[in-house]
Amino acid sequence: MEKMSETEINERLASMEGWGYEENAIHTSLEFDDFKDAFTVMTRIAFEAEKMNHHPDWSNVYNKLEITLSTHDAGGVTEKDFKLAKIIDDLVS
Ligand SMILES: C[C@H](O)[C@H](O)[C@H]1CNC2=NC(N)=NC(=O)C2=N1
Repeated sequence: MEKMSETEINERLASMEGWGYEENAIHTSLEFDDFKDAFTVMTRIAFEAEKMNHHPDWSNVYNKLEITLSTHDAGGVTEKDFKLAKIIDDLVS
C-alpha cells in the first residue's frame, strides 16, 4: 500500500475531528469514564484490527487511550490507517 503525501493526509484529516498528523502517523486521544470502558473499546478495536491485519500502536492509562496509526511496511500513513481510524470513530461515537 502506497504512503500518502502530507498534503493528502491533511486534506483527509480536515473532516476528522480529534485526529492529527505528526511524525509520519495519525494520532488521537480518547477519554472514557473509567478503565472498564476504555478496555472494552480497546477490545473492540483489537478485533477489527485483527480482521484487517492492521494494528494500532497505542497506550492506555486508566481511562485514557492514545492511538497512533501508521503503516509500518510503508513507513508512513496509507489508506489502511484512515480505514482503521474510521472504524475507531464509529466504535466510540
Ligand atoms: C506480517 C503482517 O502481515 C504485517 O506485519 C502487518 C501486521 N499489522 C500491521 N499493522 C500496521 N499498523 N502496519 C503494518 O505494516 C502491519 N503489518
